[in-house]
Amino acid sequence: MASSLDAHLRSECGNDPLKQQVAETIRNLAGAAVKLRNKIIAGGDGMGQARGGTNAGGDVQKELDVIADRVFLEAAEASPLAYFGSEEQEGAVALKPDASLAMAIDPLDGSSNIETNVSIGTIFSILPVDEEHRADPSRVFRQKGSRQLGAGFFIYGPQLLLVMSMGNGTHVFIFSPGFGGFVELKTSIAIVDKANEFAINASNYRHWDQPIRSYVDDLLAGSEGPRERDFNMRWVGSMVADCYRILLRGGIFLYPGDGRKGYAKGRLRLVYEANPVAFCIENAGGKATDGTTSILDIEPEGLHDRTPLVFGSKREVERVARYIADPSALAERSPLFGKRSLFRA
Ligand SMILES: O=P(O)(O)OC[C@H]1O[C@](O)(COP(=O)(O)O)[C@@H](O)[C@@H]1O
Ligand SMILES: [Mg+2]
Ligand SMILES: [Mg+2]
Repeated sequence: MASSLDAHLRSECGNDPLKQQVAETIRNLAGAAVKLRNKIIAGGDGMGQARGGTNAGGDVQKELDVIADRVFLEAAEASPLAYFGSEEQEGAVALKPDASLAMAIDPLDGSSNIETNVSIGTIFSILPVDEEHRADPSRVFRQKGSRQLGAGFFIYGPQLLLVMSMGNGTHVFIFSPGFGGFVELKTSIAIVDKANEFAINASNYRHWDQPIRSYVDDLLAGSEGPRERDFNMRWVGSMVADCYRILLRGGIFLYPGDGRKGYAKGRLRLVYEANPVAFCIENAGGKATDGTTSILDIEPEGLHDRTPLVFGSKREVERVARYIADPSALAERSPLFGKRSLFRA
């Protein structure tokens, strides 16, 4: 019998009291995810419908965004958390004043997919709360992603999965209705280094900067281009699902900044989307950047900051950085390809 989430969390914590609090929070989140999954399965026509409002990032709020926010806020209230920062709420919510942890959350990732019955998810990031944060709570969610104590995401798909890391490998758990909880599916995932698939919303091609266009052009040229091999493309529209696929079989995900109004830093949010995904990816041996800088090294200015995001197989993510950092090499690129080793597969 595979080991349970509970047993895994106990083994990760040892006698470390802070880790035990992180584990308790993850346990509560897992309970909330099962609750939300049951609501999703029960359905009802209204879940994908707009509620007539927008969230702090300006996205139209769907019914299920708000239900998910409520379900996870309840779980947060039962956890050792001092603050709760959500995509669906303007400011951080103060919880237990003396608690040592804070959590940032995207309660429902992939909102545009709700009514189409495509996988959606919940993404969470658990951070420490120090004395400096109690003195100035506005700084709680301005901590770098490298300070995360635990992070992960749930996928509500054909299976209910939890992908999570407490800094010691990235592990996957599946909800087993028979067992009545989550059991281990994969332990210490290692992302393969060679990418064969890429994920990007190519409808934005005309809005991208030249380095991103050139990178994607070279992927599309396949065996007839400088990479001298073919690549497959996937874009689910729910980052959690794209991320899980990359954890399993490698590849690269890009949501770069682009020329559309409000998209200079892309669409994804640093604190509750990019940071937790980067934490899981890097703990699985992959890499996550904003194109050049490690996501986990970026100091957020606020809870809802956006960031360009590139993550996946390490070598491929590093290759994107070379396209961005060396535009002169791009200008010199031979139309016959292959003259510059920089861009070869
Ligand atoms: O519709 P686009 O521009 O392709 O964006 C899709 C991306 O936006 C997201 O849906 C953003 O998350 P939310 O649904 O939480 O706003 C990602 O899951 C996904 O990768
Ligand atoms: Mg999201
Ligand atoms: Mg969301």
